[in-house]
Amino acid sequence: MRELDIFDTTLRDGEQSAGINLNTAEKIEIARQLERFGATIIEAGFPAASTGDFEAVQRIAGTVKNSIVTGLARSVKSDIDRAWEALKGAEQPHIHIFLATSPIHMEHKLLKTPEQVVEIAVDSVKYARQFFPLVQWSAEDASRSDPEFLAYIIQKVIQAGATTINLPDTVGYATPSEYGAMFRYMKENVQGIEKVKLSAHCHDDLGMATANTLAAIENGADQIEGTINGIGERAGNVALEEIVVALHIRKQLYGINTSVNLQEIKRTSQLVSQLTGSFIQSNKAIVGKNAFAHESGIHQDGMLKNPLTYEIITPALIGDASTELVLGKHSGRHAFKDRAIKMGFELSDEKLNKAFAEFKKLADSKKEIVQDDLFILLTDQQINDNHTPVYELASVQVQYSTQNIPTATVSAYQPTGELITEAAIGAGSVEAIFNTLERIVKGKVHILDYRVSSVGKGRDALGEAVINLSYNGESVTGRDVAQDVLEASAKAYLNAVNRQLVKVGQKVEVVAG
Ligand SMILES: CC(=O)SCCNC(=O)CCNC(=O)[C@H](O)C(C)(C)COP(=O)(O)OP(=O)(O)OC[C@H]1O[C@@H](n2cnc3c(N)ncnc32)[C@H](O)[C@@H]1OP(=O)(O)O
Ligand SMILES: CC(C)C(=O)C(=O)O
Repeated sequence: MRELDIFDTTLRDGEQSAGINLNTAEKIEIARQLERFGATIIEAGFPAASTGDFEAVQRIAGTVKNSIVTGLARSVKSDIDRAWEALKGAEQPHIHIFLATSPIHMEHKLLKTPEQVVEIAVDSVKYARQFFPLVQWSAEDASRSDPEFLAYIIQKVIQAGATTINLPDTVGYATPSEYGAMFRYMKENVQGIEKVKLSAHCHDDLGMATANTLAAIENGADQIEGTINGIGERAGNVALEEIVVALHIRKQLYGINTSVNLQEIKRTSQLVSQLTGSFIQSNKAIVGKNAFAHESGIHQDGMLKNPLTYEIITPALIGDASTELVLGKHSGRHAFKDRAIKMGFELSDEKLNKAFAEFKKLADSKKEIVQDDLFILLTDQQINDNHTPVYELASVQVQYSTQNIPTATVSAYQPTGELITEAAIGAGSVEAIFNTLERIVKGKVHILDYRVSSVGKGRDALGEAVINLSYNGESVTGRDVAQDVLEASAKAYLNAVNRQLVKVGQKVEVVAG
């Protein structure tokens, strides 16, 4: 069996998705889950990009022990220095340096000749190797680069000390046969290639990221890069869950092992979706709501006679127990704590008590509490480590009839602790709530995107609202859940505003500290 390294870039390329903006606590939570998932390498961010990214990479490097933690850097000394500052405390410091090699990127973006690009690449790898034992070098836009030039520059960076070479299909342009051929060509034409790991990094612009990644594996890739749920720049990156399940189901064909624990897939996917606020389309392979739903008569007949007729993967394989009834309104603290521990949460007594109180509230209004409900509730407590004063919803009331203008009355605690009540009208109930909240938060708010969906199944399923808004010119996403979608919407709105306040608060703390 061949071993394949899994490089997760949910927190770097994944966070480059439009509308996604994670805070440090959320990134740490996702990194811990990626460690449980079994990622070989976690790309925690781009330390030189911002203070927030730097802090997140540094804290993840100090937290995660069973996966290698890396950070991205341009081929610039100051980026490499910043990455070293963030990563020097990691168990195995690893840096990921990139530089574009395609004619269009070299000429029109970097404004450099190919000779200059070779020199910059070699210098940056040599410089990084003074600090980092593990240096990955990526030829950005490799799939649109001249193969001979690519082979030449790769040979040079290997001589300079790179330990992994990554060949990204940056704009999702390659077809599987072309992408596979590029790996074969480098294996056959680059001296010293056997000394390094060869990595694939595919984007999904033409919907070919999974096929391309598998083609790279077929042609000798030692590592593949991707994100959970396939989030990422533009149409996203390859979805790691698709690759690892394909390799598992087609083990006979591929003969490949990875360190991934398939049982953690569902939970990882759910956590990333919840914290990033990015919905998973219902027909998404492996983790979509309908991925295991058999609807039509002929399929159901086949399933009843022998599930293998239509089922190649079972929900159990990926740790999906979302329909299991776990706890009810008569459950006590011990059972709740026991379940939280079994679900992998490590909460302080204070947070556990808060989660238990929320659980009791929910159990009063909801017949069945399913694993998905508990997961959301416990995650909310787990990531809540902010010390910046924020807004808190006290109550929301809406008057709606088909004949009158909807009116909302909302009470909320200000960051100062003062309770304030406002009312406003709107074209619909949600707009009335948002207009009222705009008065409460006293800032310029523009709603950029707003979605509601249900969590779990059944008519009493929780409602989840995700809102992307700009608050005083900064775009930020908030989400929250409640039994009622109007309450969830109000809470999601305040969650977005609060996230912006926390971000500013954190910046002030970092500058002051
Ligand atoms: C394919 C990818 O996913 S690459 C990763 C993309 N991720 C990001 O961009 C993360 C967020 N980015 C940022 O925060 C900012 O772009 C920063 C902090 C990195 C840089 O910001 P700024 O200094 O303001 O530069 P700006 O982003 O406008 O332009 C990029 C500059 O880097 C240069 N550059 C781009 N790639 C590289 C590279 N790999 N190595 C060296 N220089 C590079 C560009 O040519 C440009 O240089 P110029 O200013 O001399 O024209
Ligand atoms: C930085 C590189 C690896 C990248 O994200 C890309 O080329 O898509």
